[in-house]
Amino acid sequence: MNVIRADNYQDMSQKAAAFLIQHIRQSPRTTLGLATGGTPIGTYRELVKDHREQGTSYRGVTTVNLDEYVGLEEDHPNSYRYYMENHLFREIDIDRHQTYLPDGRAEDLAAECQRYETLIRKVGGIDLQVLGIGRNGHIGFNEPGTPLHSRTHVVTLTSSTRQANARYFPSEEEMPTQAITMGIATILDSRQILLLASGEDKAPAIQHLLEGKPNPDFPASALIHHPRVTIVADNEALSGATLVPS
Ligand SMILES: O=P(O)(O)OC[C@H]1O[C@](O)(CO)[C@@H](O)[C@@H]1O
Repeated sequence: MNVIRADNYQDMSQKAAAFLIQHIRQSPRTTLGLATGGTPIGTYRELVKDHREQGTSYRGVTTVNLDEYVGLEEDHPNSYRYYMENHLFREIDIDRHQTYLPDGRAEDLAAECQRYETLIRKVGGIDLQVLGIGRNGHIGFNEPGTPLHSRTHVVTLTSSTRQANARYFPSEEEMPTQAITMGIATILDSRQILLLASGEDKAPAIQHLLEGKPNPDFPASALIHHPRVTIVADNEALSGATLVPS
């Protein structure tokens, strides 16, 4: 795993955006796997700034998101479709028909999971997957105990994840109890992975990840099986880790 150290959240966002921009410029027809949550917001802001100022184009780019809540309409302010529109898609020149998220309103959720897996294959697989990391080591919504071979599936959110994400909802009761997420095997199929982490509360998770020991109770440890992972983390997120470049 390659680790890029950043001074703080702003620096992490700039370094992560620079990594993505270089990739997009080299491969304008790339398929990006995208993440939501608080961590990548600054990175998306930097991509928008670069698009406006330097003209990096997304016309040939396809995106597939990691996850979506079950039961929220696309235009619900807490849906991940809304998040992506708000933080990125409406600010860049991407073709909306090339932006995909799981459909959390599908009547047959199992069929929707299958469809999403097929779709990822149809678009040629994911070239570069952006990931955040939960405090309990979740990636996407793959909670501790998720099998390594899991593909896109429906999850019941753990109380710790619900608590962590309740801040985005008017109340915890309004937060969905389920989500559709790419599985760990789906994520590992990506050709390249860029994991972002910022803040002290992520330090134990990053420390655990960099220890490099497989552990089903810590889903992010699956990344040690992947040959091309880059972590962009700030000093606080790296504060528990030893043997990382300064
Ligand atoms: O970036 P945050 O808000 O700390 O979230 C970390 C992770 O948790 C999730 O939001 C899911 O709970 C992921 O999408 C994200 O990668």
